[in-house]
Amino acid sequence: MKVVPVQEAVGMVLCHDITQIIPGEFKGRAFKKGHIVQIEDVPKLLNIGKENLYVWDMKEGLLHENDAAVRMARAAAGPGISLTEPKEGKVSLVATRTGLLKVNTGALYRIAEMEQIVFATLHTNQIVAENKIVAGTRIIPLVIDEQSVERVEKICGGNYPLVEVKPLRPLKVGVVTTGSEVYHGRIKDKFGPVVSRKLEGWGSSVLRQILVSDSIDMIVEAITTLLREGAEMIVVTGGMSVDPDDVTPAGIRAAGGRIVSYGAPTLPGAMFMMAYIGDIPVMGLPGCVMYARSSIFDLIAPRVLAGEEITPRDIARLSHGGLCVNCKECRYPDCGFGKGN
Ligand SMILES: Nc1nc2c(c(=O)[nH]1)N[C@H]1C(S)=C(S)[C@@H](COP(=O)(O)OP(=O)(O)OC[C@H]3O[C@@H](n4cnc5c(N)ncnc54)[C@H](O)[C@@H]3O)O[C@H]1N2
Ligand code: MOO
Repeated sequence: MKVVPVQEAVGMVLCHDITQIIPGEFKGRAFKKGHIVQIEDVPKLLNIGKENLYVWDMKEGLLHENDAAVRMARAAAGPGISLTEPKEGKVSLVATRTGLLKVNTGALYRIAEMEQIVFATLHTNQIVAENKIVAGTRIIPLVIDEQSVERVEKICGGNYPLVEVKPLRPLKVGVVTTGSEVYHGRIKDKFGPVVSRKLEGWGSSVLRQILVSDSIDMIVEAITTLLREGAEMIVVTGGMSVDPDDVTPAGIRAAGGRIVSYGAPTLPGAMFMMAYIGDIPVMGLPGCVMYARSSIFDLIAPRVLAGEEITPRDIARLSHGGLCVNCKECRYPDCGFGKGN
């Protein structure tokens, strides 16, 4: 790469895209990398403020910004990701399906510690819609030592995939709704509609909802019935905290639940329970899930639907970022809630 005055660049090959910005009218690529400068381009280039240009004079072992970005993006992209064309040195990673975004943050941080390399992503473990841009990568200078890109490729290879979008399985979910006030018809159930609306939004459905009173035996019987009927996931609503009538955790245990965690370091969602009966995930949902627009249910259920087994470490990792600030207008998932990984 060498610098030549615009007037002398006619017939030479541009080695980067040239951006033009006309406020309120246009921002974009006026000339493409690889373009051969024409005599009629000269006044336009001068109007954009380019008196000198970088033109190709490539040495062995150096990579142009576009080629470097393509190689890094290819190395990082896993299932559910497509790549854009390089533009002004950047390649974007795009979700090819709606699903759960997974970013290998340990490997990402190693790449981020390298000089001259940029790899930026959305937070891991959130649902992203098809066609959403989930990450972007570029180098800082116009050309880079090929070895740096090889190092990125090596980190990505050893931690593949750096970025992926996992599909959500459509599960048949059994719902047990506890509470004598609901069971006896004193108040109308408000938990069922919230849970089924969220599940349907994620592509799953409610197999059946069974209302029970605050009774361990009734909870056990309802869970057993739903399992027999083919429930692939169970949620038990209410009765999760400290009142004498809060028997849901005991009910889940008595139904054979292997407890991963009772309690989650999120607010709202503190009284959440994660358990498994065999390999069927069972969640105890505290009252907040019914009224908070986003809660622990939105953090954990998508991961379960993506086929992940939830561990105590996964729950503990929610603590940093686990405090919902209760915005007037909830923007979740475009906020920090549950994203401290
Ligand atoms: N002293 C303490 N108070 C509270 C604690 C605590 O640890 N110590 N925990 C708080 C947390 S966190 C939550 S969340 C809430 C309630 O948790 P629960 O899951 O036990 O909820 P319930 O007691 O069953 O119900 C609370 C409230 O919501 C109504 N409800 C319950 N289910 C339904 C339904 N299906 N449809 C309509 N309404 C329902 C219920 O009637 C109660 O009014 O506790 C905090 N307090
Ligand atoms: O389990 Mo509760 O209110 O934290 O949300």
